[in-house]
This record gives sequence, C-alpha cells and structure tokens, in this order.
Amino acid sequence: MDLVNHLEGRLLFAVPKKGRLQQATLDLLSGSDVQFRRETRLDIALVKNLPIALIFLPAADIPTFVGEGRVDIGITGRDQVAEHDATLAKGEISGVEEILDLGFGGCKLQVQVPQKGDITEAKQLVGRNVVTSFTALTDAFFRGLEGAQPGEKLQTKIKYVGGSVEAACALGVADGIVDLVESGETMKAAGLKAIDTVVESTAVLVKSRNSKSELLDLIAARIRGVITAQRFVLCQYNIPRSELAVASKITPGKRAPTITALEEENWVAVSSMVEKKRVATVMDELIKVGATDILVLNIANSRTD
Ligand SMILES: Nc1ncnc2c1ncn2[C@@H]1O[C@H](COP(=O)(O)OP(=O)(O)OP(=O)(O)O)[C@@H](O)[C@H]1O
Ligand SMILES: O=P(O)(O)OC[C@H]1O[C@H](OP(=O)(O)OP(=O)(O)O)[C@H](O)[C@@H]1O
Repeated sequence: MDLVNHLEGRLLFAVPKKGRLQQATLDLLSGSDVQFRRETRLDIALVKNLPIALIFLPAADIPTFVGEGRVDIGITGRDQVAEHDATLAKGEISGVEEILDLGFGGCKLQVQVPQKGDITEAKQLVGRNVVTSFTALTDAFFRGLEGAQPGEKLQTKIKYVGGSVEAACALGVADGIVDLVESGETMKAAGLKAIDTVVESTAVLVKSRNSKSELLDLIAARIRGVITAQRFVLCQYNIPRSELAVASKITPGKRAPTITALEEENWVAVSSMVEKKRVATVMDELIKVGATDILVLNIANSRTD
C-alpha cells in the first residue's frame, strides 16, 4: 500500500524512529490507545482506531518537521527543540510549541573536557576546538562567553560530528566537546569531565504553532492522562477524625483528598493521589499521625486537571 496517499485528513504525529526516546514513546502511545502496526522498514504507520498517521523520524529532525508545519504534533527531546530554535534568525518566532513535559529522557547537554587536562572552566575553551552534534546551541553558548554579536565570527572553532562525540578529545580533534550526559558513564569511560551545562532536557510533546484541532487536543489529553498516571499512585488509609486535618496536609492530593465516613465512629477513610517518588516518606509520616490500613494502588490511567 502506498501510505503517502493515505495521509489526507489525518493528524500527522512524529515519533522517534530509534534511540533513547523511542520505547517510552511507544509505551505512551499504547497507554493512550493509539493502535497501529508498523510494517518493516516503513516510516509511516496509519493508526487503526483514530484518523492519525505516525511518522517515524530521527529525534533531531522532529522539530524541523513540526516547526515547518509538515507534521502537526511530535515527541522529541527539549534539547532538540532548543537546537532547532537556536538556528532561527533574530526575531523569528519558532514554529514549535511545547505542550507537555513527558518526564522521561532526562539528560543534560554539557561542556566536557579531558579529566587530566588543565581546563576547568568553559571560557578556557574560547579560541580552541569544540566538537558537538548541537552546533547552534554551542555557537550561542560560546557567543555568550565571548561577548560576540550575532553575525560576528567566533574565535572558538565549533565542528559538527553526528555521533560518538566523546571520541573527539582522545583523537585530538577537539579540546572540548558539548554532548549529552545522563548517568555520566559514557563521559567517564572517555576520560572526560563536565565543566558547564548548556541546557537540561526531558522528552516533550510539541505541536506545530498553527496546528489546531479537536483531535490534537484529544490526543494531548490522553497523553497527559497517561503521564499523570505514571507519576502518581493512589494512597488510601483510615484515620481518626481528630487527626484528619494533619493527615490531609501530608496527602493534600491534586485538588483535595477524598474523605469517606467509616462504619466505626470517629474514623474516616482517606483517598488521595501522591507522587510516586514521595510515597514512602508520606507513608512514614501517616503512620506517625495514627493512620492505619495504608494501601498504595497503581493508577492505570487518569484524566485530571
Ligand atoms: N543518555 C541519555 N539519557 C536520556 N536521554 C537521552 C540520552 N541521550 C539522549 N537522550 C535524549 O534522546 C534524544 C535522542 O538521542 P539519541 O542518542 O537516542 O538519538 P538518535 O536518534 O538515536 O541519534 P543518534 O544516531 O545521534 O544517537 C536526545 O535528543 C535526548 O533528548
Ligand atoms: O551519561 P550516559 O548515561 O552515559 O549517556 C550519555 C550518552 O548517551 C547518548 O548517546 P547514545 O548512547 O544514545 O548513543 P550515540 O552516541 O550514538 O548518540 C549521548 O550522546 C551520550 O553519548
């Protein structure tokens, strides 16, 4: 089937075709009941249960397609959006609008130099060779350090490489690099250390500035629901009514905790959304104020404000 001829009338949704953001993105789509089957080697997949076509693209190219309005919505890293926006002319408005921070794919774009060398600050790299896949952000960063005006030639020599950026210092191509760091394992293995941060990034849902439709809002609401469900758990417990005020401060919920009367006099049951990463501390605090029968339940999906 010639899929390109079946795109008419469909919302075009760009997703990473490989790499660090792909699996979490596919999980999000599945949690949002976006059903599709991708044929081997095809970069377009028609969604079976909604008028949407998924376009599989490198994460780095997604802001360009979204920014030019070629696709309506996409998932990529905030670093990639920042790199795209850094290529715009002064005063030019980006065509890419962030709708939602997705929380996964956390990393930092950092200036790195050999651990053993004498460079400890990014400004010591001014006038030297810097290698990166993020040339526009790196240019803007060193422009700031050099105090150079837009259009003025930089003293720092910035060179593009597409991957394995960490090898550049060891091979003598660079005095420093600007590349992504998450755990720091790759940087350490290459004998490098971070001396500055250019941007911090997580995966984001973005839309094309001029794209507007009910379907776009619907898909964004579904994704927001899945993300919220992943971030929160439902915490339920029983507590003497006399301690309810203090317990409610521990579990205020997203809007307010749900309180239900218990058959036992002077006791109530409380149910409240709690951020997953805080839940152990919250349970410790609840025990201290007299809560009993504390249960923590996963949330499969959600729609909240
Ligand atoms: N180590 C990491 N941890 C978390 N997120 C990362 C990491 N590396 C990259 N990312 C995020 O994933 C995005 C895509 O990077 P990734 O290296 O997976 O790209 P790719 O499309 O496979 O390209 P490449 O071929 O250059 O590796 C980055 O822009 C960043 O937002
Ligand atoms: O701090 P860490 O957890 O070690 O992660 C950082 C590495 O991850 C990314 O590369 P990736 O492994 O995706 O491959 P790439 O070099 O081909 O981009 C990034 O470019 C770093 O090399």
